[in-house]
Amino acid sequence: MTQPPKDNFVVNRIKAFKYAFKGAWLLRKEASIQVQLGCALVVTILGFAADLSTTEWCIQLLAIGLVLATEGLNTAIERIADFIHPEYHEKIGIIKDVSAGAVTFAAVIAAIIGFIIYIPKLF
Ligand SMILES: Nc1ncnc2c1ncn2[C@@H]1O[C@H](COP(=O)(O)OP(=O)(O)OP(=O)(O)O)[C@@H](O)[C@H]1O
Repeated sequence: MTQPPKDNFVVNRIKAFKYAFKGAWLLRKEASIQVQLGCALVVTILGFAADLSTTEWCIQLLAIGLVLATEGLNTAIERIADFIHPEYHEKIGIIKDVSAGAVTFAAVIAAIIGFIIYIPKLF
């Protein structure tokens, strides 16, 4: 299959941004992303209530970004797996489990960051 002619560098970068934002917009419909966005909203409200420092805000935002990014990549991997092999297959199961495991790493680290920031503020 022949590829369409390439646009110049700037046009390509603008198009890449457009596709990336379209992807981020599509992710809003994913149940797992909606849950993570809900958690992000809750900790953002908590952040205002606890009057976080600039550094604490930056770390909290990094944790939120890490979880959303890994959740987004996990969704993409699940979609690829379903596309290339819609039927049950042990290896597809392992691929999906490993991908979900990456989200678990990010979520556990984010939870630990949350404890480190908020527990001292409670006492
Ligand atoms: N085609 C398959 N073959 C084998 N096991 C599968 C297959 N599809 C899903 N699984 C198993 O079911 C688990 C859940 O898969 P699924 O695609 O429903 O992910 P999910 O995390 O529930 O997705 P979502 O984010 O859409 O809720 C996988 O981690 C895997 O163990």
